[in-house]
Amino acid sequence: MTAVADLKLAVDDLGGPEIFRSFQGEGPMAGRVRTFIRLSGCNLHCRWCDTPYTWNWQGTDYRHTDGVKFSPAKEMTRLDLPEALERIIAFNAPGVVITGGEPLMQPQQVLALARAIKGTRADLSVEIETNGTFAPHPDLIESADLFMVSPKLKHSGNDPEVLSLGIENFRDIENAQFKFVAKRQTDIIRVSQATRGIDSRRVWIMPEGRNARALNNSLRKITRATLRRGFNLTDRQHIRLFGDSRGT
Ligand SMILES: Nc1nc2[nH]cc(C(=O)O)c2c(=O)[nH]1
Ligand code: SF4
Ligand SMILES: [Mg+2]
Repeated sequence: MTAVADLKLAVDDLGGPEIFRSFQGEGPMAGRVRTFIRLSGCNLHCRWCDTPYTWNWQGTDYRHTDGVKFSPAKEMTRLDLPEALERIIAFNAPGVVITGGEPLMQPQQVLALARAIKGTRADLSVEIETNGTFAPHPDLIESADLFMVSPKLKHSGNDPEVLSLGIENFRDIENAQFKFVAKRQTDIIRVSQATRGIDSRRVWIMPEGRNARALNNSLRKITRATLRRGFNLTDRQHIRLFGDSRGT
């Protein structure tokens, strides 16, 4: 058997790998206690991303509202699978959220991790946050309980095709739901066009914002249109509870 490569993780405020226990702040599992593991690296470059320290490296010309560049040597760390698993299990939450960055940039590592979690504690829910641009391996679809897919609209600053790519890669996967970051009414119209044929019960609208004021401002603009179209609405609870900080 070939050994699985180390996981590349983001770094928390104390300089350690960003694995933490919090309430799921977004989507269908909001309010539930989860252990989060944040992987480093992303293939997209959203202007309003709340984790630019996973991808906005020095020497790149990606544009982000913060205007801050990060050093991969400082912001990326490695853990082997047994060590990552041990830390995750020790937090003793009923579920695990694998997030990033874009976790599916490390497909073998994520598959091995999901299998290891289920092999150790079959009762734990394994949930994966992804931008949808990488189709998941069939074995990962088996191992994961939920894919929370967040295809990006134009205001993210990415190529427009990442929206349909994210939807098409996960449309036929039963345990996938979609979460769209929205900041204005027209975003909801765009989502309803792009998700045609998908049950609206699988679609979540989430306000853009990295503080309560920005969230409220987005919510004011999107709530009624979301209700009219029959989509679910989710807040970003952790931002209100803890602010925009690492390890929360
Ligand atoms: N509490 C909490 N909930 C979250 N849901 C998705 C998150 C993410 O960063 O992907 C996240 C996060 O960073 N914190
Ligand atoms: S896809 Fe997610 S992690 Fe990547 S830049 Fe966009 S918001 Fe950030
Ligand atoms: Mg986050």
